[in-house]
Amino acid sequence: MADLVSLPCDSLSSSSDSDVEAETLPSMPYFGMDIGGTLTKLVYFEPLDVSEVEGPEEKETLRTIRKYLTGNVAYGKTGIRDVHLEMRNQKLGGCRGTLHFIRFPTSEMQAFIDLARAKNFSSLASAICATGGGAFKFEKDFQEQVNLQLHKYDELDCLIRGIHFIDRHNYNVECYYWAKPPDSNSQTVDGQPSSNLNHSHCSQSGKNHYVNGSSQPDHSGTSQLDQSNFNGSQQYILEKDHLGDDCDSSHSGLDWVKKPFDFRNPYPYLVVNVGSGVSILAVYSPTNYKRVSGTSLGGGTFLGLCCLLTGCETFEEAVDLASRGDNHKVDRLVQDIYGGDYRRFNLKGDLVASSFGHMMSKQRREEATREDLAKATLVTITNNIGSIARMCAATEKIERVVFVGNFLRVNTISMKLLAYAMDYWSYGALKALFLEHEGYFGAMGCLMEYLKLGHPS
Ligand SMILES: Nc1ncnc2c1ncn2[C@@H]1O[C@H](COP(=O)(O)OP(=O)(O)O)[C@@H](O)[C@H]1O
Ligand SMILES: CC(C)(COP(=O)(O)O)[C@@H](O)C(=O)NCCC(=O)O
Repeated sequence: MADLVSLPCDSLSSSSDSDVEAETLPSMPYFGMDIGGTLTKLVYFEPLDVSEVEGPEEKETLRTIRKYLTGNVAYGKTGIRDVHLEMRNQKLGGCRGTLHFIRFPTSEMQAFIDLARAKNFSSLASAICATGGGAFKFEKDFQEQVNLQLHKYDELDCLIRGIHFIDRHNYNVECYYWAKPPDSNSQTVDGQPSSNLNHSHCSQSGKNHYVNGSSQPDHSGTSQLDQSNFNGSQQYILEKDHLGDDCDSSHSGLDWVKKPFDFRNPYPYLVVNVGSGVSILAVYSPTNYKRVSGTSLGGGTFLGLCCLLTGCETFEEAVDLASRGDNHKVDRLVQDIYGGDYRRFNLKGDLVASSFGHMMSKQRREEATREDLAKATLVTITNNIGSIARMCAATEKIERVVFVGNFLRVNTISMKLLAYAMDYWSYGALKALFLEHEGYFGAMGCLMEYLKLGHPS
C-alpha cells in the first residue's frame, strides 16, 4: 500500500485558500481522534470523490468505512454522530468534502479497536493521528491488536488549532454569546428564586460612592480592564448602603438570549476547556499560547457527584434533573446566615453563601429532591469554574473568555450562568463566548495535523 495517494480532488487549489499547504494528502481515510478522559471524539473528513484511489481492495475498504460512518447516526449502543454539527462543502488541502463529528465513551475503546480490526482498517493506513490522554494510554492496544501506530499530538495544541480552523470555516455561525435582555434589571427567571451566584455587585451608576471617591462601575458591557474591581474583590468601603431595588435580581442569566459573535480577531483570549477536568489557556496568537491554570473540579466531577447523589446514569439525565431543580433547597444563602443582605460588602441575601450548606441538616436532606441536588451540583461546579476563569482573566488582563468542552453539551443552564457570572463579577469587563462544536476542537486540530494543514490566518 502506498503511503501517499494521489488526491481524489483538485490537488492545487487557489492561492487564496489560507489552509492549503500540502500538495498531496496522506492516505485516506482522513481521521482526527481525541481520546479524552470521558469521551472519544472523532472528526472524519469524507471527500466527495474517492475514485482515484489505487487498488480495488483499498477502494472497497474505504467505501465500507465511509458507508458505515456516514450511513449511520448511532454506532453500537453508545456511539453517536452529531449530525447537527456536520460541515458540508469544506475544502481541506485542495479537496472538497464533508466533516463529520462522532463521539463515543472512552470506556468503549475496546469495542472501537475491535471494529477497526473488523473493518480491516490497517490495510489502508499504518497509523492514525490521535490526541488526548488516551493517545498515550491506548497506544499499545492499537499497536498490538490492530497493527496501527498512533501518531500522538498534544491535546492543547490541537485544541487551539481546531478552534481557529472551525471558527474560520463556520464563519458567523460558530461563535456566540449570551446577551442580557434589554429590561433584565426588573426580571426574575422562570419563577426561580433569583440568585445562583456566589457573589453579587449591584450596578447603580451614580448612586453609590466609594470612600476613595470613585463611583461604582456600571454594567454597560464596555471594556473596563483597568478598573479596580475587575477581579471582583471588594477593596473599597462603601459610603452608604447601595442594595437598592434596581439591582439585577436575575442572578442565573436564564433569560439571556443567544447572539452571534465575530471571532475573526480574538486575541488575546482565554480558553476554558471543560472536559472531565478543566484546563485554562491564554491565547495570544494562532501559534502562541500558554496553559495558565486548571482545576480537577470539572465535567467529570459534575457527572460523578450527580450519579452519587441522585442515582442518575447519564449526563443527559443529570442535566435534565438539574433543569427541574432548585439549588436554594440545598445551598445556604447569605440570608440564611445574616437574616437578610450582608450590606457592607454588597452581598445580597439570596446569594449562595455556602454550596450544599443546608445538607448538614437532617430535615433539609429529607426535603431535598433529586432535582434539587442535581441543580445544586451543576451550579456549584459551574460557579467554581467561572470564578477561576475570572481570576485567570484578571491576572492575564484578558477580556474574552471562550468556554468549550462537552460539559457544555445540552447544558444552557451552565452557559448562561457563566455568561451572567463573567459579566456581573467583572462589571461588564469580561465577555463569555461559546462555540457550537463544543468538544470537537481537539479532534479537528488532530485531523489538521494529519492533513498537514497550516494555521488559518
Ligand atoms: N454523553 C456524555 N457522556 C458522558 N459525559 C458527557 C456526555 N455529554 C457531555 N458530557 C460531559 O462532558 C464531559 C467530558 O467532556 P469532554 O470535553 O469530552 O472531555 P474529555 O476529553 O475529558 O472526555 C463529561 O465529564 C460530562 O460532564
Ligand atoms: C489532565 C487534563 C488535561 C485531561 O484533559 P480532559 O480529558 O479532562 O479534557 C485535564 O483533566 C486537566 O487539566 N485537569 C485539571 C488538572 C489541574 O490543573 O488541576
